[in-house]
Amino acid sequence: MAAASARQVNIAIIGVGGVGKCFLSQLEQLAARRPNPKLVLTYICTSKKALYSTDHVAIPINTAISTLSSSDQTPLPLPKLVDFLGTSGSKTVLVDNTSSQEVAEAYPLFLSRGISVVTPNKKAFSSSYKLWQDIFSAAEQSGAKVYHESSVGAGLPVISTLKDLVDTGDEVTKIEGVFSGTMSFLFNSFAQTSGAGGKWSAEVKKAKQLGYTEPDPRDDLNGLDVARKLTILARLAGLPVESPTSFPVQSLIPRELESVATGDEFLEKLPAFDAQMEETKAEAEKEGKVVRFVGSIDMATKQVKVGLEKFDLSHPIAALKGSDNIISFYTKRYGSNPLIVQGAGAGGDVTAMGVTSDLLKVLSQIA
Ligand SMILES: NC(=O)C1=CN([C@@H]2O[C@H](COP(=O)(O)OP(=O)(O)OC[C@H]3O[C@@H](n4cnc5c(N)ncnc54)[C@H](OP(=O)(O)O)[C@@H]3O)[C@@H](O)[C@H]2O)C=CC1
Ligand SMILES: N[C@@H](CC=O)C(=O)O
Ligand code: NA
Repeated sequence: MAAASARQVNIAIIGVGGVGKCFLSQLEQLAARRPNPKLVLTYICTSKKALYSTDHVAIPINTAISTLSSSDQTPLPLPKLVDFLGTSGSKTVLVDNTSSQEVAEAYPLFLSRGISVVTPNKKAFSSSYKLWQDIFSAAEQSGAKVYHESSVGAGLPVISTLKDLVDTGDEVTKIEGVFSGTMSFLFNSFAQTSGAGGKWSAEVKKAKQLGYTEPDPRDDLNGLDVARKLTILARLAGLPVESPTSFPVQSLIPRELESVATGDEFLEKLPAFDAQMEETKAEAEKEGKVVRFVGSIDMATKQVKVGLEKFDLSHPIAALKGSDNIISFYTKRYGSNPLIVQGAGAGGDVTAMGVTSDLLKVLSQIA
């Protein structure tokens, strides 16, 4: 076992895709900028490869990706990883940059062993309400920290804002807006306020190439990604929503493609259904409006919903650009003029920024 060090914090990273790569580069800058506490990368893995040593020797951050790609080590099963990290003798933070349900379900185990968690993964906080309770009670019991700012609105201060409103005693009455970077990008480019726009299926492919979509873009198009975000926000606001499928969610997956086997096959077949989305766009145009994919939580009626709505061209939601999210918090204190958070809601760098700032929050409390 390595010697305990009060000013050393070990970092373990699961997932080195679009977000994970950007996080690693931000971690490298952070470690260089702030020598205290010393940040030591002791474990990193994708779904197939891993890099670690039994005596927790530091993995150089700047070469971690190339070393990992030529490593012949395989990822530790999660309970073994908990043991490995829990016996290092140093405080440890797990950074989960996957969208894995299995990793998410292991958070209570990591937390109960004193390992803090920071993550953009929505699964843990938007699956069963029991998992949510298990996560926060494990953290409370062990004193380990858990932060997930990038699980809603990427790096935008959405979760921290909502927590501040609630913790200072304000009463949230309604939360509404555009919660998906992918959906925002798709509608902003496919149904522009000028009437112009590319083909729906081509825009979906672009959103994937830009790193906005979930690993499988169907998880965005079926509305579930937005439903997960609303589940998280509703729970934080005090509404114990059971799951992201316990309220109405509109899917944009053509019925004929509901059962295709893979995301790639789905993208291949999607162009044949472009006419369906053109029809939706034309219907809104007839009323002098544009169509956008939005969500809302009404605290009084306990209603949560996700789907398409039409907006006047002058509405702020119609005027969004790129992958921007816009989230309006209506509260007792703010009255009829909501507190609004707006900006890029997807993309590797902006998402990793939320993860890195969560890491800083954890470090300020544990190191
Ligand atoms: N992209 C964005 O703009 C945003 C993303 N997020 C969230 O960030 C997370 C990461 O997204 P993104 O980087 O785009 O996804 P990617 O698909 O680009 O990367 C996922 C990474 O996780 C690894 N991985 C998946 N499952 C496991 C597993 N069980 N064990 C170990 N490693 C695993 C993958 O490895 P392999 O390559 O071997 O499969 C890959 O390295 C997701 O939860 C997403 O919802 C949140 C906000 C915005
Ligand atoms: N796929 C998601 C990524 C961020 O949560 C989105 O498009 O918003
Ligand atoms: Na956020």
